[in-house]
Amino acid sequence: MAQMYYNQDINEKVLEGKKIAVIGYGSQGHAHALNLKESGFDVRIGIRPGNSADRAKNDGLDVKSVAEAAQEADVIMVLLPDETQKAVYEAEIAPGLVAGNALVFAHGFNIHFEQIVAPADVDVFLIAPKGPGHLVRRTYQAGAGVPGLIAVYQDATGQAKDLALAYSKGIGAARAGVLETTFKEETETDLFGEQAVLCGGAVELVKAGFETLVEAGYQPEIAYFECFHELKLIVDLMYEGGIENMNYSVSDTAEWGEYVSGPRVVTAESKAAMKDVLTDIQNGTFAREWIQENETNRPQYTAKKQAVKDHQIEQVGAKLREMMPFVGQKASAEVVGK
Ligand SMILES: NC(=O)C1=CN([C@@H]2O[C@H](COP(=O)(O)OP(=O)(O)OC[C@H]3O[C@@H](n4cnc5c(N)ncnc54)[C@H](OP(=O)(O)O)[C@@H]3O)[C@@H](O)[C@H]2O)C=CC1
Ligand SMILES: CC[C@](O)(C(C)=O)C(=O)O
Ligand SMILES: [Mg+2]
Ligand SMILES: [Mg+2]
Repeated sequence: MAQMYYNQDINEKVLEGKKIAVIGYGSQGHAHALNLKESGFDVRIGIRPGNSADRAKNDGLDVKSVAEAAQEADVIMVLLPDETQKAVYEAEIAPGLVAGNALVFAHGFNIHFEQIVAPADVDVFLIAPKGPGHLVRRTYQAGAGVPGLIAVYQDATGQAKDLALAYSKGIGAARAGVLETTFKEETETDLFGEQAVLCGGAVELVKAGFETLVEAGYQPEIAYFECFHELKLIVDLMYEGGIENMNYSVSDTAEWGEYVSGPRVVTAESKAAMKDVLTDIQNGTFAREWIQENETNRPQYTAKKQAVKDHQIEQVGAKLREMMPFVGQKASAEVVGK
């Protein structure tokens, strides 16, 4: 088994007294900044004027321009969207870097795909929470945490790994478990997971199930409860105790259906498609196309986002959720602009 690091294995003193700049105050930024501050670290936010800056001020944080925060900090955590990091780094972060600083990421995209090349005399490492930022915050507040990965790309000071571990403890990741990886492994597995399983795979599975029932004449509300709402409840059981735990709670009829029909839906062809997705990530095709999509003002991204918004499952779901206020908090209400 891989070596896991937990709170008791980590000495956070190496990060004490260091000035940390969290650049960006979105999904990950707000969680890192608030968790680090509540863990006793010295945090400032680097952000452009706007909604995020206003939220950070309202949350009681020390808010500065990106250039100012990056310049005064020892540890600079870049929590901007991946597609804007290169431009902001070159214009506002790089000019303030000095030998011995740490340039830090939550995802390896820009370093691994060589969009950002840091000076040799700074540490470059990552702390990648394996969960959405809003859950990094909520679980920390609940006394728990979201697991994380650390990786060191450049160790100019000889302290990079210890700093990464201390930071991971500060955001609560080491309450759940932290393991060491490389920028290559983090970048490729993270992109694969979100595309094939967590976001791409799950959304397409849910939409296809919903559409199949509705096209067969069943009520959309029933299709929503069956293929969308209940998915969380089923996945919660898997999360809590594995597939066996979920199967213990569902009927034997459901479990038998899982064995005979699951492989009819997610087939050898689906797995071959997953391998194609992984190849495109590994050989840089996905990164190249995403960078190009941004350079041309996101035409496909915008059209596809609208298509999801217009899908019947979103309309039906919104109405049903209005009647279930207990369902939970909305990440988009916690951090506007996502
Ligand atoms: N979302 C997640 O849960 C996860 C994200 N990551 C990684 O974390 C990083 C951040 O992603 P995420 O939290 O999703 O990002 P978000 O889109 O949620 O937030 C981005 C933040 O950057 C600010 N910003 C955008 N452009 C600029 C700019 N030009 N100058 C200054 N500030 C700017 C935004 O402010 P404004 O309001 O002004 O637009 C916002 O505060 C990425 O590397 C991502 O891959 C890793 C693990 C999980
Ligand atoms: C699953 C999507 C993710 O990789 C994450 C929350 O971990 C992301 O990039 O947001
Ligand atoms: Mg991820
Ligand atoms: Mg990701």
